[in-house]
Amino acid sequence: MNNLALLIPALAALVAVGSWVWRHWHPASFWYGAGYPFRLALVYLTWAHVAAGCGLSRTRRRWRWTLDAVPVAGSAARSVTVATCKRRWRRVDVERAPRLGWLRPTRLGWRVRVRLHDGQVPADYERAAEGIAHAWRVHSVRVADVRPGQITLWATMRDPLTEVRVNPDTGRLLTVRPGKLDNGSDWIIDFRTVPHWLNAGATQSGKSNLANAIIKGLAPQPVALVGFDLKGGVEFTPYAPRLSALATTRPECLALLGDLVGEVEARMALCRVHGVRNVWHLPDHLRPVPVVVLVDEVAELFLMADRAEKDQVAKTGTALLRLAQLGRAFAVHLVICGQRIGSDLGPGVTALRSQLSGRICHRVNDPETATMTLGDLDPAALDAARTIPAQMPGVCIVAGQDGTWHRARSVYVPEHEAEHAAHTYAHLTPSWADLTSSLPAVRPAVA
Ligand SMILES: Nc1ncnc2c1ncn2[C@@H]1O[C@H](COP(=O)(O)OP(=O)(O)OP(=O)(O)O)[C@@H](O)[C@H]1O
Repeated sequence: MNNLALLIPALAALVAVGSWVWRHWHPASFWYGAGYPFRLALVYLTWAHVAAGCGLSRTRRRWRWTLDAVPVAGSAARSVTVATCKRRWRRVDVERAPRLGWLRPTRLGWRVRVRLHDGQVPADYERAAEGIAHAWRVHSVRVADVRPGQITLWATMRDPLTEVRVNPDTGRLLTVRPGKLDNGSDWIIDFRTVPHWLNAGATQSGKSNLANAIIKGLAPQPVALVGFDLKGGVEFTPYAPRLSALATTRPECLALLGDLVGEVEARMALCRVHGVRNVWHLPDHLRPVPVVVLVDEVAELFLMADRAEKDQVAKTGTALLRLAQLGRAFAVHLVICGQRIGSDLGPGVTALRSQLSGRICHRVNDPETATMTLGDLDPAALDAARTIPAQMPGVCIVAGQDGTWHRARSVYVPEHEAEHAAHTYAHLTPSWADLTSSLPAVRPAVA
């Protein structure tokens, strides 16, 4: 007996130490070998309670073998009505949880299909997601992969955005990896799929860091980078060696926008001559270099000190809008950064915003900016944008043109790293003069 009393705690201690060592030595195998089976059992065993607690169960009439009621004795008996039914087989109301599919492990948690009850919609599960996350003791639960009558719940045990380590360079043309998504996979920006991006957020929310990551990712690629920086050039001047053109004053901006629109029109003419719809269908030797245009603090482009600037601002807006409308097919892409891009900036801004199909919303100061940036996306995305904490700069909500959204975080790319990349790949910078004179000139009347 004494030996047994010693043996059990000793064995428990051994298992605890062994698990701790295993977990620290090889977390992945610990998760698949021990953590996941434990969670699997827990989720299935508690699902009925969790679903009922989160309001996802439905009452159904079912045949059940009911037990006799327990007689109540003493003073309580006076106030309690005791049902004196006999044990028998009869129809009673029972709570039915939605049916769970197979719990599939992921690197950071699991995903599981749920069959919706009649009358339920995915939004019911989005509302319940926080409650389910608390019940499952995980960092977050997201509704993903909606199909008729089914959804997938994606549970993440810890926030993968606490520490982000990726290399922005993907080695694929016009594709960068600026950070991580909340499901643990890489966040990929592919300009050929989503040609133009809006990068919005309050001051110190991480917009410039994301621009640095994009520059670092694009610098080794055969693309031309162009900068617009009306904050006196302080943001983009350090990357000048890798920029084919940089405009830092309003007249420079107008001239450069004129060149860009001219370049797009020249590419358009080239495609017309060769009977193709976009530059990607041209033969390799004729295909022009893709251009990625980065605009820092877009509001500066639209601000006017006096009436004399009104005309310039209108021309700037028109040129940007034309680039956004036509650029996609002709490999001219926009990344527009700013604290907000609303109709208050001037006419044409709303039209410009609607052309920017990729949306990135960092921490914002007011709910309107989140709505403005993300549009009429899922309300859960807007809530997620509003709750980005200030102590996690770089965290953002990313929405592509297919309506899906993710919480993401850019990898930390300090200025000196982006600057180093700009110097290292300076030899890949096409000169602006060569770039714009390589095609037949069709200059527009923008400037
Ligand atoms: N992904 C990130 N990981 C860690 N720190 C970050 C990240 N992104 C930004 N930061 C930190 O947050 C600070 C603000 O970032 P950043 O300058 O990019 O913000 P911003 O939105 O461009 O601000 P502003 O509008 O004032 O220029 C930086 O000093 C940087 O150190």
